[in-house]
Amino acid sequence: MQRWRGLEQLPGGWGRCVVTIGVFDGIHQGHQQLITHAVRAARERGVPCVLMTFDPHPAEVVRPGSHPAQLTTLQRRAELAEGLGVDVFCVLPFTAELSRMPAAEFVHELLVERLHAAVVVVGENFTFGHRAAGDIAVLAELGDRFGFEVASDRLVSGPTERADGAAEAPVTFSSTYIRSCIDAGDVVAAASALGRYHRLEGIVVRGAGRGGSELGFPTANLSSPAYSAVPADGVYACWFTHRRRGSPEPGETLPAAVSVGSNPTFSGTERTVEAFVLDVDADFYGEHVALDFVRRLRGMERYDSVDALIEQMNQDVVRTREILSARG
Ligand SMILES: Cc1cc2nc3c(=O)[nH]c(=O)nc-3n(C[C@H](O)[C@H](O)[C@H](O)COP(=O)(O)O)c2cc1C
Ligand SMILES: Nc1ncnc2c1ncn2[C@@H]1O[C@H](COP(=O)(O)OP(=O)(O)O)[C@@H](O)[C@H]1O
Repeated sequence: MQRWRGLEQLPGGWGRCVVTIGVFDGIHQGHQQLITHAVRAARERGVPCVLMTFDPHPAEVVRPGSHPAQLTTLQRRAELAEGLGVDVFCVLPFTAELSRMPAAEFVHELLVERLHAAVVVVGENFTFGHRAAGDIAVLAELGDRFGFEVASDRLVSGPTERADGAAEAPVTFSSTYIRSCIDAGDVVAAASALGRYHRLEGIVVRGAGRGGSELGFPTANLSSPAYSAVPADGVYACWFTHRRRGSPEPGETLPAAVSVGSNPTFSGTERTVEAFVLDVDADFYGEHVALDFVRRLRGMERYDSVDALIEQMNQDVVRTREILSARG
C-alpha cells in the first residue's frame, strides 16, 4: 500500500481509480463494509483503490478546541486499511482553506482533475464541502456531470436482540457511538461495533516507582498521543502487545490487568493508564505498547490500606486470567 500526504505525491501517468472518502476514525464495521465495497469495485475495474482521509480531524479546524477523542491513530487506520486491501492511503492536511472549499469545487478539483475517480464510494450519511453542503445527492449530480459513479452502502447497525433474547432498538454504528461506549467504560459494546477490541497505544514512561517495590505489582505506565480515547476510570482485562525499542515488528501479546484512573488510594491527581503484565518480569520503559480492552472488571476505588488494594489487585489478576484464557 502506498501512503501519500496531500496529492502532490500523485505519480505521473496516473489513470483512473476508485475513491472512498472519510475520517474513518476507528475503521468500525460500517467503515469496513464501505472500504471493502470500494476495494471490490476497484478490483472489478482493474484500477487502484484510494482511501482519502483527513488530518487533523475536520472538527478541530471548523470549531477549534472541539477535537473528538481519537479511536485510532492515523498509523493504525493505515494498517487496518491495508488489511482490507486499500492500495493508496491518502491523507489530506485539513486546513481552513480546505474547509471553505465549496462541495462542487472539492469534487471537480480533487476527485476529478487530480484523482480521476471512476467510482466514489461513501456512506449514506456522507457530507462534504463548505458547511457540509454536499451530500450524496449532490455527489451523484456531480458524478453525472463529470463522469464518475457514486456507490453507497446502508449504515451498519448492531443486533436487534439482546443476549437475553429481549428485543432492542438497533444502534447505528458510528465513531461517535463508539466514543460514548469507551467513555462509559463499555468496552464490550465498543468491540462489537468495531469488530475487534478497542486499542490504546502509547510509550511506557516512568511513574511514581511504587508499583514494583511497594505493591509487588510493577506497572507499565502508558503515555498516549493527544486525544486518544481512554476508557472510563476503572480496571480492565486487556491484551498487551509490545514492540521492542527500535523494532518495527510487534512483539508478543500478553495478558494484563490494567488500571485507568488517578490512584485515589495514594491521593494521586494525575490520570494514568497502567498495565500489570501477568507472569512477566521485563523492562518495558521506552517501548511502544498497544492495549486491547477486552472487559471492564470494576471501577477505580480508594482503599483504606495498601494491603486492601493488594488483596483486590490479586483478585483482579485472577479474573483477568480467567477472562483472557477463555478468548484468543
Ligand atoms: C490491576 C490494578 C488495579 C488497580 N486498582 C486500583 C484501585 O482500585 N485504586 C487505586 O488507588 N489504585 C489502583 N491501582 C493503581 C495502583 O495504585 C498503581 O499501580 C500504583 O500506585 C503504582 O503506581 P506507579 O506505577 O506510578 O508506581 C491498580 C493497579 C492495577 C495494576
Ligand atoms: N509484569 C510487569 N508488568 C509491567 N511492568 C513490568 C513488569 N515487570 C517489570 N516491569 C517493569 O517495571 C516498570 C514499572 O515498575 P513500577 O515500580 O510500577 O514503576 P513506575 O512507577 O515507573 O511505573 C515497568 O515500566 C516495566 O519496565
